[in-house]
Amino acid sequence: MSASNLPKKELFELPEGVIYLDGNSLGCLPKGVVDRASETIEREWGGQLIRAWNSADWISLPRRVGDRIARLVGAAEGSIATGDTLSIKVYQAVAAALKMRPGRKVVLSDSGNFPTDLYMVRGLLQTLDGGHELRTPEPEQVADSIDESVAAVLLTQVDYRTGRTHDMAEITRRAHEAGAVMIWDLAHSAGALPVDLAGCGTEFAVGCTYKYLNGGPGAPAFIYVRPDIVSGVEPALAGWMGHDAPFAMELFYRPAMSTERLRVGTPPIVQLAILDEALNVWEGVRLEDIRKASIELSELFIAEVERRCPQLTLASPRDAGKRGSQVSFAFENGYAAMQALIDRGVIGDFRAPNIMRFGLTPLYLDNGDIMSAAEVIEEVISEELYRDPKYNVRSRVT
Ligand SMILES: Cc1ncc(COP(=O)(O)O)c(C=O)c1O
Ligand SMILES: Nc1c(O)cccc1C(=O)C[C@H](N)C(=O)O
Repeated sequence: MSASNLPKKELFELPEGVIYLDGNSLGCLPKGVVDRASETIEREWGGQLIRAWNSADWISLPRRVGDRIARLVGAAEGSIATGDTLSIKVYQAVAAALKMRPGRKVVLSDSGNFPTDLYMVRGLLQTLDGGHELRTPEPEQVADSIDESVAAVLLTQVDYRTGRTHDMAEITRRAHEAGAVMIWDLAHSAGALPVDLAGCGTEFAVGCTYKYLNGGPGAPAFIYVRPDIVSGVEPALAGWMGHDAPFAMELFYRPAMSTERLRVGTPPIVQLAILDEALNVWEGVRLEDIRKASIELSELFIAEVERRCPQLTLASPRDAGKRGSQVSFAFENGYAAMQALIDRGVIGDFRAPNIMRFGLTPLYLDNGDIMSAAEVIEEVISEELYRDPKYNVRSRVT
C-alpha cells in the first residue's frame, strides 16, 4: 500500500480548498461522527435518559474504546483505560511510578518534552514534598542519564517540535537495567507509527486521542499499565470509577483489579462515542502501511520544500527512521509565514521560537496534496508574502 492508495480519504469531511497539515495537533472529522454524536445526544441521552447507561451500554464504553486503542499501540485487551486529559494521565503514571520506587528521588525527562508533562511532574513533586527532583537533560543525553537514583523515566516518544523520535525499546531497556520505571507519552505516536507497548515492556504509557486518532477537540486521553504489575499500582487519584465496585458505594476505596483502577470519575460519554466512531476508520488499516505512507509523504514534502525554499532549514531529523509523522522547518519569519499559508488554505502550525510544523497524516493526505502545499509554501516564501503586516500580529493561540 503506498501513500497514494490508502483508501481512507473519502471517510473524512475535508473542507474545500484546505490542505490540512495539522493532524498532529487536531485530527480531521471522520464522516460518521456527526450522526453518531447526535444519536448519542438525541436518542440515547434525550430519549433514554439515565437508562442509557444500561440500554446503550454507556457503562462499558470506556473499556471498549480502550480495547480499540490497544490494538493500535501494541497492547493487550484490557490494558488501557480511557478518560480525563493527558495531563491527568501523566500525573497518575508518575505518581504511581514513584510509589513503586520509594527509595529513589529522581524523575528523569528531557528538555524537549511538552511543557504540560514537565509542569505536572513539578506540581506532583511539590505536593509530595519528599525531596524529589525532576531532571531534564538534552534528549540526546537521556539514555546516558539513567542511573540508580532514577525512580521514573518520563519521555514523549515523538518530539512535538521537531518530530525526533526516542528509541522506545532501547531506552526502556536502559531504564529497566537501572531499576527505573518507564513511562512513555504517546501523544504524537498513537495512530502515527507502529508502537509495541507489550513488546518493549514499559510499565506505563499515556496518550491523547485528538491528534492522529481523530477523536475531536478535548477527546479523552488513555493510560496503559503493563498487565503483570497492575495489582501493585496505587492510584493517586482514587475516584469512584476506579473502584472495584463503583455502585456498591462503599465508604472506603478498593481499586479495580485491572487498569480500570486508573479511571477517576464519570466518563465523557459524548466524546467517547465520537472517538469510538472515529476509530472505525482504522478497521483493516495496518500501522506498518501508515508508517510506509507517512515516510513517502514526508520524504516528498522535504524534497519539494527544500528544492523550492532554500530559506527554510529542516529542523526534523533527515533520517526518516528517526522521525515521527511530522516535518518541521526553522525559519526566522516562521510565525508570519505560517499565517500567510493558513490564509491560503495550507494549514500547519508554528511553535516558538521559529518552527513551522507540518503534520503528515496518510489517512487523508496524498502526494497531490503535498505537491499543492509545496507550491503554496514556495509562493509565500519566495514572494515574501509573510512581510504583510497583518501576518505579524500575534493573535492566534495555535
Ligand atoms: C506530548 C504531549 N503531552 C501532553 C499534551 C497535552 O495534554 P492535554 O491533552 O492534557 O492538554 C500534548 C499536546 O497537547 C502533547 O503534545
Ligand atoms: N491540545 C491542544 C489544544 O487544546 C489547543 C491547541 C493545541 C493543542 C495541542 O494538542 C498542541 C500539541 N500537543 C502540540 O504538539 O503542540
